[in-house]
Amino acid sequence: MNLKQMVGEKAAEYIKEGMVVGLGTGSTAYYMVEALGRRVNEGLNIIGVTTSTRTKEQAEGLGIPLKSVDEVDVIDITIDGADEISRDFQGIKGGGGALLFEKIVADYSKKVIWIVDESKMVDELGAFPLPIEVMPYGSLQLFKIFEAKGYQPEFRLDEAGEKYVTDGGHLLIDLNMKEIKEPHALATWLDGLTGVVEHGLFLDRVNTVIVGYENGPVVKEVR
Ligand SMILES: O=C[C@H](O)[C@H](O)[C@H](O)COP(=O)(O)O
Repeated sequence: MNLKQMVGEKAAEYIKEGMVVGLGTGSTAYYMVEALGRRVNEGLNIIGVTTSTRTKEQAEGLGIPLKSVDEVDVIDITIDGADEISRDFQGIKGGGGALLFEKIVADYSKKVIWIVDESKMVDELGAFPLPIEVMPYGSLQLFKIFEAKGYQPEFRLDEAGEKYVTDGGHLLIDLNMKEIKEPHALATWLDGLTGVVEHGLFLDRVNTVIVGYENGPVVKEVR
């Protein structure tokens, strides 16, 4: 079994009868959704809240009942992947382009679980390019601001070589920062830039991290 499948299936065990469940996006969350689909077909009653068109299509295909984030009172648990997790359990997400909906769903969740293989655990954030979701209008001005800061920005492109458009209708600029020494200060600065819709720094947001190692999953309770 590959490590992503291992943690995806482990995380699905946290889902209990009657829960509203946030369903993350990406190649690791994929396995959690598959495992959940099997349990639903065996009779488990849950409601899923998806974080992307991709996950919505997968969940619908598996027969998982879905509602939008605005149709539920609260989400009991959200299970999602991550691109990098630092020693102090801060994260970068959005490698798959779903950061905005993922952050919205996480913010209305009582408990957030991240599932990763061991390669995602790092000393400090920043080797993975930090995704910034921006309004198309004014995006070149933001690009120039990032360039002037030395953050080596790149517009995310799709398979056709066109600028990648998110589920929310925005563009993505990836910042190649190499290292992020002060993630909270960076997040505050990004939050204040007009035209930035969201960024991939997920700080102080995760409750439990499940890391896949060759000899088994390790559960880390964070907060
Ligand atoms: O936008 C995508 C999400 O933030 C994913 O959770 C993240 O990119 C990790 O994806 P994967 O499990 O495919 O590495």
